Amino acid sequence: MHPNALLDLATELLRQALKLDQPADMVVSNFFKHHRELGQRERHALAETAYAVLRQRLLWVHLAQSGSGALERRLAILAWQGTDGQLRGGMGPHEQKWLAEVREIDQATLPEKLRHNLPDWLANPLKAELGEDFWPLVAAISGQAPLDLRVNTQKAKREDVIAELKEAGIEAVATPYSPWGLRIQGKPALQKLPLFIRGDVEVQDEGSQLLAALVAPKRGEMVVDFCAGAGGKTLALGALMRNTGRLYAFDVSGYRLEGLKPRLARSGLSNVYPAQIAHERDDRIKRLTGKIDRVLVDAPCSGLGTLRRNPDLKWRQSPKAIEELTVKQTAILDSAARLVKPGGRLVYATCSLLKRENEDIALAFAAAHPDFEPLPAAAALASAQVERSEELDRDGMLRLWPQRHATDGFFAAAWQRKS
Ligand SMILES: C[S@@+](CC[C@H](N)C(=O)[O-])C[C@H]1O[C@@H](n2cnc3c(N)ncnc32)[C@H](O)[C@@H]1O
Repeated sequence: MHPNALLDLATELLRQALKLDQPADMVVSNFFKHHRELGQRERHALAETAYAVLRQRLLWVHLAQSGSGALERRLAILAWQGTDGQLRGGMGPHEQKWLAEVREIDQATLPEKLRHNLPDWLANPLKAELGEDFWPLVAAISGQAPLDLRVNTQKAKREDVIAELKEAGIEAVATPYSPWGLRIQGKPALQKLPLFIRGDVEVQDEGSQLLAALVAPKRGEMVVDFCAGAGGKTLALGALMRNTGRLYAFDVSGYRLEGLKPRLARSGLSNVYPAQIAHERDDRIKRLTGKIDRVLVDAPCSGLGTLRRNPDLKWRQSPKAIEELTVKQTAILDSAARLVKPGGRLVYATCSLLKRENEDIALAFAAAHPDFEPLPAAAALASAQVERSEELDRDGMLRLWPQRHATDGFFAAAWQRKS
């Protein structure tokens, strides 16, 4: 495709993505459905350009003010992620001159907001929470996430998967904390590899694997994944249970549970029982009251821990939406807790960076439920073969940060119900 046509398409994609009325990954995938003519490299250039604009939107919009023509075209030029040749070939002489001038600006001298590219309602609590670690977080979420895999221990061993990936020309290393994790730099296509089709691996961030480790279900137990979605954690839990016992995968979204089916088929697990529920107090749950060994509440949350993958969330979320989520999180945790049997384990988790959705919810739950005893995360993770688990624990709770642990941002608190 001619570079100018490619730049036009980038402009159009940005026009759609910057409406912020849909998740960016959905906008990008719909856009590509309408542009089947695009090759792999062109898709990569367009998608990464859109993500680069979303990551540093405040900076790019500020720098774009000096140019002329459609704003989205100027943004595409500034944040271009394809080759230099494509960019040079696509720009007119005025644009080339303008870009050279903008590149002379020392970004370190720009106001703070243009350097962190976060809305105030998000920057302020993160600064208060992190202090000096705020800027390393900004750096971490300005980049792309690596690709993490979880080895399905029902089917394969981590060393064998590393060797098979190597044969396919893909370098994978063991993740530092999760005993089943692999990390790959870049984004190689895995879907067609025999080891993926066989179900030996699943794509899953190391942080998400560690949540399953904190639940630590055993053979033959009754386990509930209360907010199972498309089952990322369900599959990890089912494998830890060695495909025995019963693992209920609940969710209010039938659409998301549908996404679990093909993954379940690949995984070889037969101990998983998916069920759509109407809400957290659905009658179908009540019959399990006091009967469950381990309950995971992977609560609906702002998702702000996944900003490396979903940079649009910082523009699409709002303080009001987060307040609404905290009400939901409290209600779901309350209902799910009723299922735990005496001596059983309850885990509350999110992929949010905000204390408001994390510690605040967990501490309020603990205060209202003296029959649930906090279970220190470091010790629980160490018993689940997690290395260096003390690095993951803050005040007895699991706290994962992109800048510290190279995972998405995750939180989890665990309790044991008194006998
Ligand atoms: C963080 S996502 C779950 C991700 C999933 N556990 C995974 O590992 O892939 C939260 C899920 O909670 C579900 N949800 C929202 N309200 C719920 C409720 N009242 N009861 C159960 N699930 C709910 C959402 O549909 C969503 O799939």
